[in-house]
Amino acid sequence: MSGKLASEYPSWKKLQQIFDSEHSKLVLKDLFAQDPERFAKFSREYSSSDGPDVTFLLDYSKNLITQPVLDTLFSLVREAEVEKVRDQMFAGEHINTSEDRAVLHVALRNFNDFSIQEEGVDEVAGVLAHIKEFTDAVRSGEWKGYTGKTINTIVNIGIGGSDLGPVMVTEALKAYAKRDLTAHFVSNIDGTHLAETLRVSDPERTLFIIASKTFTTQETITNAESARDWFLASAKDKAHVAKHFVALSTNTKAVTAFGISESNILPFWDWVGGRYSLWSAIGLSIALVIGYNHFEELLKGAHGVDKHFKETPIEQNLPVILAVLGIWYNDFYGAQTHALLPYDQYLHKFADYFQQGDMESNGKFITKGGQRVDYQTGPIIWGAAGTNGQHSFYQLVHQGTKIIPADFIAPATTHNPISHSKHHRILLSNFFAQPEALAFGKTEEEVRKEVGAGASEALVKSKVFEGNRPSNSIIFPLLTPATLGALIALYEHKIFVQGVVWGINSFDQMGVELGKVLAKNILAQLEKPEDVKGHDSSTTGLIHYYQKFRKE
Ligand SMILES: O=P(O)(O)OC[C@H]1O[C@@H](O)[C@H](O)[C@@H](O)[C@@H]1O
Repeated sequence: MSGKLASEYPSWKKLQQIFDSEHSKLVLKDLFAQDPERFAKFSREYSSSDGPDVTFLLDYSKNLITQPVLDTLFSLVREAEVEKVRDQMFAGEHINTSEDRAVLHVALRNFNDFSIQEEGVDEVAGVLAHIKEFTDAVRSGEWKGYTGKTINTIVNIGIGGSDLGPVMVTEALKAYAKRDLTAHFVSNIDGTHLAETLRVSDPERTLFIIASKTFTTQETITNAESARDWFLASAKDKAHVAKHFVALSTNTKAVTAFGISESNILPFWDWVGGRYSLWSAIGLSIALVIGYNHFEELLKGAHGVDKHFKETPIEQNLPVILAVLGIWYNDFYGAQTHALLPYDQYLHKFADYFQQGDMESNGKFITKGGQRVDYQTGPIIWGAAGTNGQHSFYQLVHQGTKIIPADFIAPATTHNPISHSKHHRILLSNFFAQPEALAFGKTEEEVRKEVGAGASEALVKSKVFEGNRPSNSIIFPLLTPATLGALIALYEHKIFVQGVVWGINSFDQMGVELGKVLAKNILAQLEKPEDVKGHDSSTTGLIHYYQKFRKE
């Protein structure tokens, strides 16, 4: 049952036994040598069943698994009733128990396929139509600023889920972007972020998109107020705000109080989690940059994976496969992190995006039933675009003392085939080589042959790659909007499956609250040393030190 401790499931205990007795025998070199069919057995191609064409290959053969390990992991998924909870999610049941909310990002990209009963679901199509109408008007130049000029700059002001998705996707789909429309994303409360953006923006031609589910987030509201002040310093008349400010929010009341008219609000619903919201009105900046039709393709690509996730048996279900492999390393091998390594410059924000997606979802020590877990939950997600990482942190991935499961992700072809795709071939050669090097390494014997007889023992040892480091590889024909949608949905559902197995609520984020409350209290004490009260000596000392330099 969901909410139970994962360690209580019989399969968890069995996995521990298998790990204890077998893991020293799980050597990739041997596993591949023993079974010429290993790649065929442990790789799967996904093809969308309808909607835009999406295909990708997931190769998970370079993992420290055998069929019995995988079968036991699948049994764990069954014991945790992942399929039941999945169906509850798709049915609109309130699986976000702490907040008593449905979890329905799948409803935002549904296109009438699944029948979902929840308030607001029937409004999704209307909001999409509004996004289309608005983006068409801005992109065509029909929407004019207060002096009659067209919009050439959009500034999305939002943070967390109201920022990272739009940032990641607009970067990833730059090949589809309208090049004469510049998009900026301001998230940080640090005034530098807004100031540097405004410095290159023209108030007559800039559209501000205030993106905040709650419309109470301190960073976003403060940035929005300062942006409005900057705008009014030129426009003077408050009536002009209507041409330059739109809001994406579930909190209509707070938006109108801010001074944005109701007609400029694109709403969404409490069943859209912030980190799952790029598919909602929060995606407006994406639609503005790549055009509504491409935005819809992104949604449809995700919907295809939703169908796959909902309808495919566990053993062939790609999000489930990724999830159980992660559990194997996280909970039995003691891996602390998981690296996302896209070999595509356009995907350079992919890991940043899933830092929130995964870590805010599954970074929890209390089960839905209120028990403290006695195992590890969500991993630390990190990564960077290849090949840059190879010249910085890969040293540790190859020869460090930690096990770092990694996903290598790449498009077979590029939007930028410069020099007859020479760059892309070099990029892909690295995409193929790195997982190979990680898995198979280089033995002492091989090193000795290479360095010759005179080399010191220390030098020989330092050149050995132990190998046996696991990875997945995902390859697809081209990074299209639909393919990106599918990839994001793949990881969203992976996170879902892991959360259900671990018995936690992947859809609240109580852990971000304490710091906010303390900061509010401290903000009121920053002026004078005598105001600083109620803290430990370290915090007091730091604030006092700051106060020596404080300026208005
Ligand atoms: O969209 P909002 O309400 O401004 O919230 C932004 C972010 O605020 C953070 O506090 C939450 O941890 C995130 O989940 C959320 O995405």
